[in-house]
Amino acid sequence: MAIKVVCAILEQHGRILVTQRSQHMPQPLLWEFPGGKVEPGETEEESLVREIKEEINLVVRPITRLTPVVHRYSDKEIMLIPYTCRYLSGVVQLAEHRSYQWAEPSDLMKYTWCPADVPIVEEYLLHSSAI
Ligand SMILES: Nc1nc2c([nH]c(=O)n2[C@H]2C[C@H](O)[C@@H](COP(=O)(O)OP(=O)(O)OP(=O)(O)O)O2)c(=O)[nH]1
Repeated sequence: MAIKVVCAILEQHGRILVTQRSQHMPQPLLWEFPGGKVEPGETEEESLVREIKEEINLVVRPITRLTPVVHRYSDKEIMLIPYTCRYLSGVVQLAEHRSYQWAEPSDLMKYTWCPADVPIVEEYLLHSSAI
């Protein structure tokens, strides 16, 4: 069964937070939206709030659930569940990632994404340009 992973599309002042996985993580050096696995007993929103606090030290509020993507990597299958999120408080401090950037929407397609993220970036761009 697919492992559920939630990720945050965090918007602030028209930019989106993107994080680069470290050399020592699965999918090394690829870009992703911060997040992580949903633990037993947690709602998706609870895991997302917890992961974002643990990984980048921000407090966020999940707003809209976009379309989940099921992707098979060589060793596992994940269901990546994206939420747009609003920034509430905190200053970015990376616990695990190699780097981060606040990206312009028009630059999002330039990153080397984890493969599971590509349809999510595409949907997000469609959704945001429709506003
Ligand atoms: N957080 C996050 N993970 C993603 C994204 N896209 C994507 O393919 N992934 C993958 C990478 C990991 O294999 C898995 C997320 O699990 P995780 O971030 O907790 O990874 P982990 O270091 O605990 O991995 P593991 O060795 O325990 O499997 O999902 C994304 O946008 N955000």
